[in-house]
Amino acid sequence: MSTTITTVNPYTGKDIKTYNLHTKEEIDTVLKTGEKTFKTWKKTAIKERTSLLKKLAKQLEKKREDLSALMTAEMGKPIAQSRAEIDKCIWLCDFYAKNADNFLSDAIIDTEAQESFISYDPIGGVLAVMPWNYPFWQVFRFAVPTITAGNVGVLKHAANVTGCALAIQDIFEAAGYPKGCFQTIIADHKATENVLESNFIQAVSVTGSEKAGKSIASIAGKNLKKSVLELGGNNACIVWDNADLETYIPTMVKARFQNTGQSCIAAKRFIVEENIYDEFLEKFKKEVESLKIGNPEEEDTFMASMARTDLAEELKKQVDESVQKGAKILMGNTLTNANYAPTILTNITEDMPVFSQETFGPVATIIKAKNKKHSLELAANSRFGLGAMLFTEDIDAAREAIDHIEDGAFFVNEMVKSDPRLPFGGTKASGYGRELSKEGMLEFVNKKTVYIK
Ligand SMILES: O=CCCC(=O)O
Repeated sequence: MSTTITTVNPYTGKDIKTYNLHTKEEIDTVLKTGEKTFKTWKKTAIKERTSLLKKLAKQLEKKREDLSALMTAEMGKPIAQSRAEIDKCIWLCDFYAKNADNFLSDAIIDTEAQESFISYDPIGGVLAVMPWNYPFWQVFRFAVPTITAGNVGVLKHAANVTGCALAIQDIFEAAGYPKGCFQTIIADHKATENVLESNFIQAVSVTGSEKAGKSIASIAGKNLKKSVLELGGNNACIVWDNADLETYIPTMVKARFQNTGQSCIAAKRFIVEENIYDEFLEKFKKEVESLKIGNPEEEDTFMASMARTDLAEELKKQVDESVQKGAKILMGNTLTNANYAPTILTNITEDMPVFSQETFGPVATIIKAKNKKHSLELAANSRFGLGAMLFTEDIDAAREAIDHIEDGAFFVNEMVKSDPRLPFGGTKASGYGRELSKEGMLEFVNKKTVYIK
């Protein structure tokens, strides 16, 4: 088995850098350092923890260009979107710097006791297993609330963004966090499993595939450790006949194609009422054709290569199998190395892979719904439950649809997006638990009941 990882620029196909996997001794040192740091960090005043968040934001600001370029090189994200990702991390730091004190304050509960309240205590080491598609954002949204709550974090990142993983540890240290508050391990599956089983690690946060989530959650469960899972999605984008297409088609296209379609919360199934289907298709295709595709280092590139050639091949396979079952290609489905062309598919039926499975790349499936009721039924016909969006000018009817949505999020006239102020997470095969907001911050704390008679 290889003991090194070589990162590769997916756009150029050139190797970037080779890293050694951490040895068992190095990982033991990480665990010991984390354990030692936790003893003092958990007692550090919340004001000090939030002031470090401000310094963390400053570090991100200072290194914005280098970090964005690193992300673009390692996983092919268009540079403007890489910068936006760093900016979102800064927003996250600011949000918790302002609100963490309040979120973590004791919650008084009236009982017959002299005093009764909930105290939110840190639990110790929390492992994060993170994916490559938002290499900074997904790690920050785990680390910032979790560490600010008094825990310490250990990151096992996706191999293809190892440079980003190490850069994040450097940023925490440069901001002045005690060594051991945030550490990165470069590890394979077995070593990661051993970390999760160690006494020091109390819980795990996973963002990734359903397969990864199941495997890690079962190890956590066997060891009685909590897990939060943010897994795949197959979000419906419902378009009713009273939608304002002129205004919202660009939002819908962005919802599918930004980050080259590699997002769990991307709009994947466009479910359109049949009386506006042709008009929708024409406008949607025109907008997709206007996207600037090419070199991710160029300022105005909107879509570039996918993050790895094998992922692009896997996506093409899902499309080809769907075509065999009768799907029609309106545009795209061509592949050169990791470059997969933006693809629009019609004539979709529910037995096709592009309807029933997550398509993690630039493929939009356009599905005809007989009416509004049928559109909601089609949207709910998914094993996944990360989010759904509805475009309509009838807001009262949209409110009535809320109860029909079984997902973790429902956005009306907006793409599903994560926001530090709002809880983020899914239902069904999309996982459980929440990130972000107060809800996310309280996932990895001991909600201790205190009762003084
Ligand atoms: O890939 C899933 C999450 C992306 C996001 O938080 O915007």
